[in-house]
Amino acid sequence: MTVLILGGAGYVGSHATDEFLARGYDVAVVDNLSTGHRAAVDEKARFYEGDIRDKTFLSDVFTKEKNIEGVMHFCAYSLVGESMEKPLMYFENNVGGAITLLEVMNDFNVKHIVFSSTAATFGIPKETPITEQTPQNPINPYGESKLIMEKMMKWQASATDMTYVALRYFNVAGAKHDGSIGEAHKNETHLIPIILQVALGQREKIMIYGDDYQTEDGTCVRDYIGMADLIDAHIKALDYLKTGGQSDAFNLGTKTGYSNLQVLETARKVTGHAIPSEIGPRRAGDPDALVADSSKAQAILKWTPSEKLADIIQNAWSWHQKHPHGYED
Ligand SMILES: NC(=O)c1ccc[n+]([C@@H]2O[C@H](COP(=O)([O-])OP(=O)(O)OC[C@H]3O[C@@H](n4cnc5c(N)ncnc54)[C@H](O)[C@@H]3O)[C@@H](O)[C@H]2O)c1
Ligand SMILES: O=c1ccn([C@@H]2O[C@H](COP(=O)(O)OP(=O)(O)O[C@H]3O[C@H](CO)[C@@H](O)[C@H](O)[C@H]3O)[C@@H](O)[C@H]2O)c(=O)[nH]1
Repeated sequence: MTVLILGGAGYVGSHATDEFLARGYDVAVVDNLSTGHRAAVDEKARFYEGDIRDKTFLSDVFTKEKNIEGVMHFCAYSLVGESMEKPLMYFENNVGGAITLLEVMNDFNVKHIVFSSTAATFGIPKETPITEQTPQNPINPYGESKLIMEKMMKWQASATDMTYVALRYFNVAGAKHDGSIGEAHKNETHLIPIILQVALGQREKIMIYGDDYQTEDGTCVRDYIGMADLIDAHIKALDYLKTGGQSDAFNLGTKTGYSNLQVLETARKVTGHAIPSEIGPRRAGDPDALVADSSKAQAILKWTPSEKLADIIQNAWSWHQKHPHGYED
């Protein structure tokens, strides 16, 4: 049986492809390479270049891949700041892509989907740590697009025998332990890779966006989840659906928040570099603190995260040192 990985050339999708293959699954990947890299996809996976919004293309993939037992859906635009400037682009790709995908899954009678949702669906949370009962009120178009996707999955699951798991990742970071694949966004905006680019001498300094948030040191607090832990949750989620688990959503994090300054300090220790920094203005759309309570994933999916922030940064650092120009090397 085959796992179809949509967005498998991207940061998270390429690690999922690698790990599903390592665990003996047959894997096919679809990606339009808008933000992904062909070189990030393991050669053992069959690769289809194209856009999931293109129903003819996607139906063709489902026709060729006759034995799809589950879909892992990573395709999306996913930058909070960009979504504030280009909201329609986000709804068009994220929501539009999901509609086409659900239609094609229905046409081909494919029953299970695990998809990437996000902490950004919660907006400014009413409580911390955030549980699955915490109300979802996104404060940026990216989070809103993912909440719409969650709701579409729910209605589609209630109307058909399709089942889904929505995994709401908190901040993903790190790389495969051996540094062979990792994070290489074309215009990097994420905190940890930018900090490491400073350590590599590719940037002069890291600008920390705002120090007047309602947190201990005034900088935003995030909950960092390591790549190996994240992918393990996806494999467990697919197993859960395959063995009859009901559609559901799970928060994925470590229940530990780190401020932007604490992340910077940890990176200084891991890399041994001074990493110059400066405090700048706030970035639009950033909540003060996002920390996950993942007890539900631990209880139902039997998922327990083990990677600590220093390990996560160490893995990312190995990747960045080996591939200072990402997949261009
Ligand atoms: N990285 C994080 O911290 C984080 C946190 C929460 C949720 N997520 C979600 O996880 C998923 C993966 O994130 P990532 O960091 O790997 O992003 P990414 O941009 O590296 O990966 C997304 C992949 O999907 C592809 N893609 C996008 N739209 C497509 C389309 N219409 N058709 C075909 N391919 C398409 C891109 O080319 C890319 O390879 C996204 O859905 C994102 O919203 C990421
Ligand atoms: O140069 C930089 C880049 C980021 N930050 C700050 O670092 C924190 C983390 O930002 P970033 O790494 O860009 O991640 P988020 O904006 O928190 O979003 C990530 O994490 C979300 C879940 O919390 C996911 O939904 C998104 O897809 C993913 O990009 C925020 O306070 C940013 O303002 C800086 O201070 N300077």
